[in-house]
Amino acid sequence: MSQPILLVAAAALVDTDNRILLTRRPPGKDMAGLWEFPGGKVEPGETPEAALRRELFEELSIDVCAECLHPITFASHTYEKFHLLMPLFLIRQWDGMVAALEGQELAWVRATRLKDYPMPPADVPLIPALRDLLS
Ligand SMILES: Nc1nc2c([nH]c(=O)n2[C@@H]2O[C@H](COP(=O)(O)OP(=O)(O)OP(=O)(O)O)[C@@H](O)[C@H]2O)c(=O)[nH]1
Repeated sequence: MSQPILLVAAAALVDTDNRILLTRRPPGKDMAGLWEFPGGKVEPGETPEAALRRELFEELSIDVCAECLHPITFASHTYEKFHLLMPLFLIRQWDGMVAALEGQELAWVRATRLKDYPMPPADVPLIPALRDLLS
């Protein structure tokens, strides 16, 4: 059986101390309690870049310039109901202060500590790439 492809754009936001921002999936959602990269679904007619900039503004109150998104890797993972295709963009520059506008828990995590934060299965293969890039 083949599932529909779900396109989600995600960010590795990295601060000046080389820490990556993770957000925690809230109670009541699928995979509640797991830590993930901020981002969300790409809407019809949207590019992944535009979707990510929109989501980061809606979820975290930050403005990211178009040139500040650097694609680094992607997740491709079959879940029960869909196949997730998720480009991951490295972002080191943004305007505004990161704020949890949706009440989500946030954590700034060094690449070497990502393994201590339970993540969705799609995200686990992305960790070595981030470790290579950032540690
Ligand atoms: N943003 C984000 N989503 C991820 C990651 N890993 C991963 O498997 N996903 C999955 O990608 C899908 C898209 O998530 P989303 O944030 O737009 O949507 P959601 O499930 O919160 O539901 P919503 O429709 O209520 O916003 C979810 O099924 C989510 O579990 C990740 O690192 N970041």
